[in-house]
Amino acid sequence: MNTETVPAFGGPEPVAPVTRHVQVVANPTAGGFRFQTLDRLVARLDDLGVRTDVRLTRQAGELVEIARGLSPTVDTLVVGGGDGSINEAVRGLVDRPAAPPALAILPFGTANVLAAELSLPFAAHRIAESIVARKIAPLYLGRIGDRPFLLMASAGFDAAVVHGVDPKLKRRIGKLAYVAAIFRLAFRRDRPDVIVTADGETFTCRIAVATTARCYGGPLTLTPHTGVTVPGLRLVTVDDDRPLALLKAGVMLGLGRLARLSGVTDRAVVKVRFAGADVEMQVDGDPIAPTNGSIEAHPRVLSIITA
Ligand SMILES: Nc1ncnc2c1ncn2[C@@H]1O[C@H](COP(=O)(O)OP(=O)(O)OP(=O)(O)O)[C@@H](O)[C@H]1O
Repeated sequence: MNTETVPAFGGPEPVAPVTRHVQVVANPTAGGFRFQTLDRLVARLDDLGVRTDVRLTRQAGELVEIARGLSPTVDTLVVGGGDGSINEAVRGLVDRPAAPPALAILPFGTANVLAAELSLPFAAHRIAESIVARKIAPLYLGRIGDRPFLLMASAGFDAAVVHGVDPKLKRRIGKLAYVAAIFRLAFRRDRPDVIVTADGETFTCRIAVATTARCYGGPLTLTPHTGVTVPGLRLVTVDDDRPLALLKAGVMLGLGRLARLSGVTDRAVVKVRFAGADVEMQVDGDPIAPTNGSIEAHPRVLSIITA
């Protein structure tokens, strides 16, 4: 890592040392959502003597407000959902003037990159036990403009795929909906270049990903040089998004060696901007409107419960 360009990062804000009051908020529309898993989590937390309140979201965006307005007696927010739901919780938590509660994950969702990255358990009783054991790690975030993100912001082909996924198909066949979108879009050559400005240097590429995370699309390794519990933002760029190049990139992602491909760069960055006429962008797996807002590490560091 180029330490010269890495700024100093603060540590996580202090959280309660003991789990006493848990608020669970679950997204019933997340891929793989099961009431039974939720019930098992609550039952095990009850056995362990923890006060647990449960809410289901009713619409997109609600978790931002719930996380922002949590009672100060809540020491742990458990998000039942995928990366999109966790992203919403994070956006609310960083907005709280007081120190936020610890975050824990009941992994549902289609890809759940955060769960893969942290090797989180999926069994409800183990999650409950980890919430009580309270092994805390820092959760470093990024932001694009004033929008916080959990994992990454990207532009170019992979963002076009996120925009192109059919939500109904995603609910029916999960990750395969992304594969369908990749095949549909890989042969189109009408996408614009991404113009990247990274710490003052400007260049073009076809895919640009500014990431706080190591994983991508589930357990694939985008970069071995960072992770959500490690400070520092990385920029991964890909120069070629023709079908054969994408195939090679997919294989190298699987092997954790993407940066060994020619035309791929992976560097530490402090401040990045993406631009380009009609360039598509995504944040944590959800499409966003194009913005040339600066992408950088978020000044607030949350606390996440790990196994
Ligand atoms: N009750 C709800 N109805 C409709 N949409 C919701 C509701 N609650 C949350 N959402 C939205 O659903 C989006 C996707 O949810 P989530 O990330 O949990 O599941 P997923 O898309 O299956 O998983 P992943 O993000 O890991 O692919 C979230 O970004 C959130 O805005």
